Amino acid sequence: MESLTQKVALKFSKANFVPEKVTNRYFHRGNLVKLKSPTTTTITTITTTPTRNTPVSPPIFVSKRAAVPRAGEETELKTTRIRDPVSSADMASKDPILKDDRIARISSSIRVIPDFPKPGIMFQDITTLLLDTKAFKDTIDLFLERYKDKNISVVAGIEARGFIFGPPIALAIGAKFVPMRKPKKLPGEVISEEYSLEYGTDKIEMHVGAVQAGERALVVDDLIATGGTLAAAIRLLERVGVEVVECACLIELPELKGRDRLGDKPLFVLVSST
Ligand SMILES: O=P(O)(O)OC[C@H]1O[C@H](OP(=O)(O)OP(=O)(O)O)[C@H](O)[C@@H]1O
Ligand SMILES: Nc1ncnc2[nH]cnc12
Repeated sequence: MESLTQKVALKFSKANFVPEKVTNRYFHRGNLVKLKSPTTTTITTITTTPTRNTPVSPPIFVSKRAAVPRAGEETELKTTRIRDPVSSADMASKDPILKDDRIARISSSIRVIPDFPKPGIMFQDITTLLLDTKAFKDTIDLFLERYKDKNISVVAGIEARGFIFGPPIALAIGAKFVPMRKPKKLPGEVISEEYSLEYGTDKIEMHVGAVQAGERALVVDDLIATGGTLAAAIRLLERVGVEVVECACLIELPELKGRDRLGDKPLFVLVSST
């Protein structure tokens, strides 16, 4: 564990001025991974959702977890609107910005477990969100509000937790669901896409024939960390001629800059967790 040096930087939350710890470690499929460039930035603003070449509506919400908890403590969440609301009642019923109570509930229903699965990891546990029927429904509804009229025919869900959020979205928008799985899990013929980790590589796979060239896809996962998994999913779909419209995640860990790895592909997230 000593070789995985934990770079710690003090930073101040704009919301509460409580010093927080920032770590350059995260985990990938149960393993600790050390980032090449440690995160030492002082963050005083809330991260936004996509800004580049977004074919659909502009950024909606972000939420920020307030403080890194000590063992056994729950995390507090701060939710911030990043655009001023409009006043008309009609807009209020349509504009999700005015429904940010949903985001606050979603944020606070995600449990953060320190030191799981390894010391130093702040695990974002979405199983507690699934226990809260309103938060779970609100999560799906927010995605549906964004994707229902976007002519998407494929929802590609990434194993494992993209299999929880992807299918209800696919069913509701009338798209097929395509699982993107870890190696050697799919029984039929597959195409694979490898992606690099600091030490070694990883891979995701998709069944040959699951999608056709020219289809429009949404890629869904629970969380983006370094962005390696989503970037590989995008490449896999584009290799067979599918147009990836956007990636959608419940949670982003912005300090890991995974968004940068997606190039110009838009990313939509509900909760930003630091
Ligand atoms: O942005 P990245 O750095 O690529 O990491 C994000 C991926 O990591 C987590 O899954 P994990 O690999 O832990 O597998 P699991 O869902 O089977 O637990 C998460 O659900 C994403 O799929
Ligand atoms: N901190 C985290 N919590 C949950 N899933 C993750 N995948 C990568 N980092 C994660």
